[in-house]
Amino acid sequence: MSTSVIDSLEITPVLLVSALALVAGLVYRYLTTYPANLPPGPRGWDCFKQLMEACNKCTLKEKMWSWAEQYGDLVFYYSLGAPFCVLNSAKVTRLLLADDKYKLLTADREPNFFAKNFWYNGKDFFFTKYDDITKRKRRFFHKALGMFGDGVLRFEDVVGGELDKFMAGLGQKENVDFHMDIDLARSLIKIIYILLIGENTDDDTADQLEEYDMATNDLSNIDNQTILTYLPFMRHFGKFKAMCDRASTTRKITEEKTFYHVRKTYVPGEIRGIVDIFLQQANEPGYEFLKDDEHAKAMLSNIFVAAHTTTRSSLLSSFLLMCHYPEVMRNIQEEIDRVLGDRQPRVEDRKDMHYTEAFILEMQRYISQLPLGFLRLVKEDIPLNGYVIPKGTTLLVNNWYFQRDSTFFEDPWEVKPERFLDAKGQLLHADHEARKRLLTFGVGPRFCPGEVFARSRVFLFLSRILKVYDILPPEKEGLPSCDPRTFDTVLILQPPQFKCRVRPRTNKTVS
Ligand code: HEM
Repeated sequence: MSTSVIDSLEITPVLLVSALALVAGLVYRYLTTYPANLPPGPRGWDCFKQLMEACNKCTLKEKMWSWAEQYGDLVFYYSLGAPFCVLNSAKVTRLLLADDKYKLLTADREPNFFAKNFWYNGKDFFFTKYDDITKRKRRFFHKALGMFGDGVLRFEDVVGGELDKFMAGLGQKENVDFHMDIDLARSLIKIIYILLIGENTDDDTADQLEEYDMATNDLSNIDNQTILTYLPFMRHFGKFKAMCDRASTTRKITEEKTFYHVRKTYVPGEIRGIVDIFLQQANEPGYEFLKDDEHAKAMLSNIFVAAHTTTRSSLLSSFLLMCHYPEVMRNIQEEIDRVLGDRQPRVEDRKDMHYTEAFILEMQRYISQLPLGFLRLVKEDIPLNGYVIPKGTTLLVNNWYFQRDSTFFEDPWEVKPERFLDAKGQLLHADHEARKRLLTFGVGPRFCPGEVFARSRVFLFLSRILKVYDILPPEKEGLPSCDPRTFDTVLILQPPQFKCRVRPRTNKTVS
């Protein structure tokens, strides 16, 4: 069967059944009494058609960009009868998600198609209401991360050990074109594996876990979820079937490696890693829900995906940017030489390495890894700016749009770490307007619990590698663009596969 026939098989049922569902959705909508003064946005058939076309082509974030320009800070629309509101400025996002007046009205999420079918119907801790169980999960995950993750000594020990191996691997590849992503992904996965399980693993297992992360990242992107949430039967057709089958097979392997394998050898009282903390915590009052294996399995999958795909994207994007912006690389290297001299970087060096930290902020602004991705649910009608956002509305945070607001960020499609430095070269304070406009890790009661872990890991990898090597474009083939508009649309944006070269530095400045 030709590709075009397969493609048309995917679109035809989508449009046909979607049209029926739209009619049902509209009837439902007119039978339901929503407040009259909704925020502006597209309505009716035109909205439906634009949305379905965008989701089918995976260009939802581009569509949201054009609606933001047309309608302003709040854009409200219905997707098959379900209400959505897109937040198009950091100010309105902070107000709704973090201000005392609203934050508990917008702290819920609910399982979408992906979470219902692959994360045990919301037993993870992303796609959940902000209820007592979620609060407990967040609390003990913070505690576990403190002991095994960003507890600084253990963290540096684990990351440092894997970095030694990674650097030795780079040493074998000096001055030749190679794909950085395979070795980097293995290294990052092994770090998470050690912290969770308490032992290291082999390359095959790391590759299998990476395959699960990539399958999840593909299936759970918002464009696919919009279609699958409202038209779940589509999972049996075309690309959706292939994505669901891949996620299902790889999940089985992941659960075996990260949960059943650990439980078999668990000895009460002996804590090897975060999974053992989960197993132990199940005996504490208030945590009985953890006796249901599905909670632990869903949370582990959640952590693996949240921790890996995001950091993989940050580091690969950073290396691609080094190839495109050699002057930024030289500035980071100059700082490394000046601050570190001959010693290796430590987490505490972050506070003295202002340019490197500014680069990491800028890379995250420029890539905007999780466009539209926070997903919150409105608990009660919220009156705002003369409008009402109705109860049951899903909020989408359009950081893809507002982190590139050209009225504030000059040349938003250029990488300029200086945006986050003051006149003396010091990192801008977290309260500075430029930083308040960045919402990389979310905001409010559901902000990312892995932020410190993520920032420290990116810092250590970047500074350790750039201390020794220049990262250069490949010699024998072209380098892809670093513009995130050219990246594939998955939940957490990843740069395309690319080759680069590492060359031992010759330009070290004396400390
Ligand atoms: C560059 C790296 C990362 C980025 C950009 C990122 C971004 C985010 C964002 C935007 C959210 C939603 C926040 C909100 O709704 O306000 C989130 C939630 C979450 N992240 Fe991260 N994250 C990163 C790394 C990590 C790491 C390393 C971990 C674990 C060690 C992690 C675990 C989680 C979890 C468990 C949630 C769900 C929290 C909840 O719903 O209550 N993330 N992350």
